[in-house]
Amino acid sequence: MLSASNSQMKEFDYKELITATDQFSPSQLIGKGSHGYVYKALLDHHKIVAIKTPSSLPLSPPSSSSSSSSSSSSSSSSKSEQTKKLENEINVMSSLPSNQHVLSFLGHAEKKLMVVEYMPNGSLHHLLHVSASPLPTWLKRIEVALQIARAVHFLHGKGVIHRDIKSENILFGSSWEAKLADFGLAVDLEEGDKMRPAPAGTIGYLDPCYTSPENLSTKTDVYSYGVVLLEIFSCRKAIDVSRSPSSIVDWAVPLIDGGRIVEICGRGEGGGSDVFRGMNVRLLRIAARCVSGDVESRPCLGEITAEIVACMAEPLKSLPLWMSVLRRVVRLKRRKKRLRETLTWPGQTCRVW
Ligand SMILES: Nc1ncnc2c1ncn2[C@@H]1O[C@H](COP(=O)(O)OP(=O)(O)OP(=O)(O)O)[C@@H](O)[C@H]1O
Repeated sequence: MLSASNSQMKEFDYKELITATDQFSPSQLIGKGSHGYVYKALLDHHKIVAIKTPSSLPLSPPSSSSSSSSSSSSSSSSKSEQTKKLENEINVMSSLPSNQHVLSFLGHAEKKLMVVEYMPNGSLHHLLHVSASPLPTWLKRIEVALQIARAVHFLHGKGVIHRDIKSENILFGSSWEAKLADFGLAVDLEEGDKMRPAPAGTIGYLDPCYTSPENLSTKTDVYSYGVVLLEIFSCRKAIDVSRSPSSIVDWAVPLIDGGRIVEICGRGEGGGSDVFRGMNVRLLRIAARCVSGDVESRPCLGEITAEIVACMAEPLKSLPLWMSVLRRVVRLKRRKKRLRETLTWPGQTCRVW
């Protein structure tokens, strides 16, 4: 069970955060989700942070009467879904110890505003599907897959199920390190006394076997993680209605089963390259197991993490081959140079191919 263990967490003054976002100025708005807005803010004149608010945001601190009445059963039942989601996010994040692959929680103001680290390089979804800049290298993409696998492994170790793993919730920091964000739907599985919530998540990433509250397990996240893996490999969206089949899972799994890896990874450094082929086959097989309809056969995050680490070492195995090619090229160049020196004398040039 989670305990209040985030030692870096701070309770902020509501007014201070309003000032830091320039009264929630539209110019400071950096993201909109279905449940709230995210603003860029400057704290103490030097620290850039992100502040998440429900969309039904009060521009002044909630009055003491309203905050005391919010604990009464009648008003808590009338709380908007957005406020509840943010409150849940604050509760879960404030209870988790910090982890390098999870967005850092910095604090909150009256559980109505949440302060987290600012991620300046956008989301994985933007990078794969929106951005005009070139795609990250193959190895960088695998590294992102590993970082997120580690984040989810960490959460599962703490008894937390994220329930909303998707490329939009994977954000990049200043050094392009990937972190898992958006804990609005997260559930602490070990809180036995609490009723489990109704199934929720994002279409395209939501485990089709998660049909009732009791079905929730770590394998629910494994399914969504598998969809993200397929997305990373193919650069195809989880759901793309302009294609048939529209679901990435329905499209990719038969191709993986049929060994048609190039059709998923493309011909570039992905599927076409000998160096990466063995690694891709293994990783795509893992992705296919993650999205399996047989929940029991899905791997756990520990196994996934270990497999990705092993796969990343795979290209190194073919290094001796590369080295010998390199050595031959160097030897050839030297021989050419010697030949040139033998065939030329001062003032004359000779071309040697
Ligand atoms: N810490 C951050 N730094 C920079 N941008 C962020 C940060 N947190 C969120 N964003 C941006 O704001 C968007 C919305 O944030 P978030 O996903 O947390 O909201 P949400 O309402 O919970 O979303 P959802 O629709 O998935 O429920 C993100 O997709 C991202 O682009």
